[in-house]
Amino acid sequence: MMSITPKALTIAGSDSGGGAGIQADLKTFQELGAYGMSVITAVTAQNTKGVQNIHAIPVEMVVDQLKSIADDLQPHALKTGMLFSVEIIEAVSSHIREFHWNNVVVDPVMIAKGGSELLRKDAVEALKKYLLPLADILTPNIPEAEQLTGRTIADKRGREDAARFLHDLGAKKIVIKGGHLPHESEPVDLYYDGEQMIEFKGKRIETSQTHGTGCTFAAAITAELARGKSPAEAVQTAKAFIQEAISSPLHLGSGHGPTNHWAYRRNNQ
Ligand SMILES: Nc1ncnc2c1ncn2[C@@H]1O[C@H](COP(=O)(O)OP(=O)(O)OP(=O)(O)O)[C@@H](O)[C@H]1O
Ligand SMILES: Cc1ncc(CO)c(N)n1
Repeated sequence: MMSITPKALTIAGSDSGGGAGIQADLKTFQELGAYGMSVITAVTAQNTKGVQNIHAIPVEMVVDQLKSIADDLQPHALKTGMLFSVEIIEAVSSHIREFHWNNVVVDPVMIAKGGSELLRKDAVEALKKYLLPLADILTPNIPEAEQLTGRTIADKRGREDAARFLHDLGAKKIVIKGGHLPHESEPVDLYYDGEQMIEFKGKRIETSQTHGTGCTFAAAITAELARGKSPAEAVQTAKAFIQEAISSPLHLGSGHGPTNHWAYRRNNQ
């Protein structure tokens, strides 16, 4: 019998430097055995030093890419990353709904490591209103969770309250990533499915080579969902994948270097 090839879709921005965005997502899909597809929402001129320029793709072209995929290649799971504007968020959300796509991972990308705006400030409300209720798994980092909830998160309790708040807004499952709490020696990613809270702990690596960690983590979850894994299993594998990717840096570029997308498969074959 012919086995089914898992198909994973990323709806995100292009990072010319290859460490984040579409490029990180496709590399991660490939490493985890999913066939990767992409809908590009914006092109960034970017490297490890920062974002030099952003060009948003016209919304009609974003919609045409979505339709091309829906017409021929239904994804088993998808993730959203950099969506940039209200118009793109509205178009992406309405088409995900129209096509009845599920296993939707929403990475609410807002600001790049160097401080560049990857989501316009006026688009945060649209993200909350249109996209968040479609999220099977929402993966904010701490500053993104603070923006979405309007609350400051300083500790475990703050993280748990934020997870509950985001669940009330409609996200079915939430992972609040702990990379941005540098005082924690074990970066904890808190998973909440509306009933139980699970802490996924890693070992903090002292490094500047963390460009694209969030994209890679969400892409790994998406690939695992496409392969039929449960959300909690998918998050567990994604945590192992990103831990290994951060642990074996490639030392490329002079700024925040990319993670190593090969490391997980090399170490787990
Ligand atoms: N220094 C580190 N050592 C170990 N794990 C880390 C480190 N930094 C981040 N992580 C892990 O990487 C994953 C991504 O978390 P992070 O908070 O960095 O996402 P992000 O801020 O969205 O990334 P990005 O900068 O790409 O947007 C999480 O699982 C987090 O725990
Ligand atoms: C295109 C793109 N998406 C996401 C991020 C966040 O890491 C980035 N730096 N660039």
